[in-house]
Amino acid sequence: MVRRLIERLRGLRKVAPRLLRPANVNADRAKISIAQLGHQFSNKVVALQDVNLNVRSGEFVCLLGPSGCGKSTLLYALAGHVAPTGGTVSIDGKAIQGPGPDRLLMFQEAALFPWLTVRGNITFALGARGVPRSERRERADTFIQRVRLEGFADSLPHELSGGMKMRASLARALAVDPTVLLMDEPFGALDAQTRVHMQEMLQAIWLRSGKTVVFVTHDVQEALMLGTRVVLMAPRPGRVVEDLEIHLPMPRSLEDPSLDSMARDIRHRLRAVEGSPLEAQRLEPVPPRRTKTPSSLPRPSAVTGR
Ligand SMILES: Nc1ncnc2c1ncn2[C@@H]1O[C@H](COP(=O)(O)OP(=O)(O)OP(=O)(O)O)[C@@H](O)[C@H]1O
Repeated sequence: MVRRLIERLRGLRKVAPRLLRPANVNADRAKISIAQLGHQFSNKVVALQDVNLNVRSGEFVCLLGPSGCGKSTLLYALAGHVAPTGGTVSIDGKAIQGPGPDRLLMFQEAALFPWLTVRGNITFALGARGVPRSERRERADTFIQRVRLEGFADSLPHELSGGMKMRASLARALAVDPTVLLMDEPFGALDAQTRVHMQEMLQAIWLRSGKTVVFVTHDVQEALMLGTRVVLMAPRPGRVVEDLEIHLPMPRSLEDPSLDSMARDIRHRLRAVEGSPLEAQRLEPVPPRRTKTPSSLPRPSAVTGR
């Protein structure tokens, strides 16, 4: 019995490297192409240094790393909210000049207008995107159904739980149909159980939609549950240290022992890069925390992408 268990554990350790393989995406084939990207804030903090990353259309890329490694800065550069001090970010071969309707940024907070119903929040965003009035309601209801909020279309945000608000926010994001969805720890403020439900829902929706997603997280399990790729970052200066493809079929389950084995492997890789066990400990699943949406970002951009 014990021997069988040891053999099984040994087997898992061998599985992990095969499930995680270095990504190699040619810039010519990329939907998103990030080349030699650098960003230094006015206080001289180098948030990003020489970041190179190519993302294919339809990939789900998770940016994973300890606090301060530049995950959010990279995401905001993609959104066009941060103008990098060096390098380029291109989408479909065109350099990003600022926010655009092809990209939509979602935060930890649902950012719904409190005086509008769930449907109202979605139709408002559709109006801001120029969708004809006659089409808005039907399109809103389609996405309300997709996030399983039927029966709550006429509810105001304060009548919804945290998970339901996030589902409404996701429905709004999908309804406006950006080609790239940028998500900054969207489930970070939710309790553990709701978070797992949201991960499962997002995965099911993503599998169906074919959207390109860049998703920031601190949580190794979350990255492995959702990503087709996981990009490991390290701080001081913020940089990419490994870019790995996750070869595990979807839909995935947190119960899958391969996922645990891969999570150990990822933590080991991060420890090796950082040289400090503390940094890897910080990558354990984090308890729910309050939103950290930068106050400098204009809130309507989360709604309209403009
Ligand atoms: N507006 C700013 N002005 C100055 N420094 C900043 C600013 N925003 C971020 N930084 C610094 O840049 C570095 C990268 O920050 P960033 O928020 O991108 O990291 P992160 O990996 O997303 O961290 P966390 O996981 O804690 O959100 C950090 O050292 C941070 O203190």
